[in-house]
Amino acid sequence: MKDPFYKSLGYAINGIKTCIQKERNIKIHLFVMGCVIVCGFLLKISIIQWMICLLLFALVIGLELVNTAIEAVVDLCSPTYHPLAKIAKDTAAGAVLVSAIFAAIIGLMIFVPRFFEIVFQ
Ligand SMILES: Nc1ncnc2c1ncn2[C@@H]1O[C@H](COP(=O)(O)OP(=O)(O)OP(=O)(O)O)[C@@H](O)[C@H]1O
Repeated sequence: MKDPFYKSLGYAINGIKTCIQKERNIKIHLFVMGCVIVCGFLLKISIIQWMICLLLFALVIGLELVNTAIEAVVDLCSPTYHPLAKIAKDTAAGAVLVSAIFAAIIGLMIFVPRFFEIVFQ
């Protein structure tokens, strides 16, 4: 029989906790997210800009979780070197990198003009 909803939720939360404990990169993402939230309040960004930031947090952190899952499956299936394991790990890491680069660019597009708007108003 399928687990009740609260148990599935518990497994998912456990996965997030494990990733935070195990992976350095997600700690960096969470730190950056905290900085963005503080800047968002200081610079009083609009509701649409908050929504864009929240979507980007979800995208980058979600992909980091998927990357960790892929790493675990690869380590399980291919503990020794294999070119396909390398492709799986490198492309999963690449997905996180692409999302983080675009999130940083969008973040700058939101925060830099807002900063100058406040400074020179
Ligand atoms: N079984 C394997 N076969 C081939 N290449 C591998 C294998 N395991 C790791 N690699 C290579 O080593 C790199 C680092 O792998 P590792 O498992 O250490 O990931 P990681 O550096 O811990 O990733 P992250 O920093 O995101 O946690 C991979 O991106 C891949 O290029």
